[in-house]
Amino acid sequence: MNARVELHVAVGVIDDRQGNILITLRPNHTHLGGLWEFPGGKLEAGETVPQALRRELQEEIGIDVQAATPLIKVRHDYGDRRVLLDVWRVNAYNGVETPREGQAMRWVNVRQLNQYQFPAANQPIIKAAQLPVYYAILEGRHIDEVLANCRRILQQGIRLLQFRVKSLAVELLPAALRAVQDYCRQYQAVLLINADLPLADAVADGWHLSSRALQNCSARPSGATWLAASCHNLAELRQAEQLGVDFVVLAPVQATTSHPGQAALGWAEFSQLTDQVNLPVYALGGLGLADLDQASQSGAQGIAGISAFLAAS
Ligand SMILES: Nc1nc2c([nH]c(=O)n2[C@@H]2O[C@H](COP(=O)(O)OP(=O)(O)OP(=O)(O)O)[C@@H](O)[C@H]2O)c(=O)[nH]1
Ligand SMILES: [Mg+2]
Repeated sequence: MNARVELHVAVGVIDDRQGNILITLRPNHTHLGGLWEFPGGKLEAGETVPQALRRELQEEIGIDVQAATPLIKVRHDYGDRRVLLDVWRVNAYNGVETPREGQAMRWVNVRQLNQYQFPAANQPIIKAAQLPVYYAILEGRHIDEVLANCRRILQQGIRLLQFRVKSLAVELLPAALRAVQDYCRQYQAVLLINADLPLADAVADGWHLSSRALQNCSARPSGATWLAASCHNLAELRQAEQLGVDFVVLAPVQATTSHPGQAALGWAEFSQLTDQVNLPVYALGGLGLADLDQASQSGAQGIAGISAFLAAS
């Protein structure tokens, strides 16, 4: 096989809406045999990705895909072949999943996917499968405002937050963090702490690096379950990828009042940048919940925002 030709592969992350994902075992005689995978296969000539996905999932597990949305694209060079994994989340299907090629098949809780051995290219796919579509950045000028914002975010069903609160007085930070962590625990939400805040000793679900912190970071900090970073251009995206960051936000997609000096990327540029890294990327800057479809079609994991999730409910 010509190693220079990139194989375009349609891959399905099928979930049962209760937090479980369908995985199958690659037969021993195949490329990467003996490893677990998400069902899918190579595009045939003239096929679109949704067409290939539908055909492959019919052939391999006997289901008829009714609705799917783009999740992430991953490029990987295995040495003997290069692949472009075009991964879609399957939101609805007909039929009963049946391993049609004699392969082992399992429903696995999304948080336990890390316990299975997947091909090297699959790490970003697993992250993308575990991450939600919204990432809320928590701000507030005083504790009451921070907590009110936090409640509003959680009550809307958002389960991934960043404790950023740069406008709060430094001495109030530990108390604000404790209160926010209590709320997040009640709602089983994941809370990352912005690493610029003087809270280095805090116990956190993860850390979020500002673009400056990202530049100054030479190795992934140990012990962080989730590590995220803020990016504005390709160099920063590449740095995040190299550092082993789990996901990033890329901004500003639209012009914002909070960062008036920064030129907006627009969706075309956002998409073109996102396409060049194997990372889940949240779109940030001047966006609202209703932009999710556009974001998803532009290669995003979803939408991040400060005020996006604070609209009156
Ligand atoms: N389906 C699938 N393929 C993956 C994943 N991860 C990964 O690296 N690949 C690679 O993508 C390539 C194509 O996938 P495939 O072998 O399923 O293709 P296919 O169903 O058309 O198989 P066939 O050649 O037997 O007809 C393989 O080199 C495979 O190793 C994954 O999670 N799912
Ligand atoms: Mg296959």
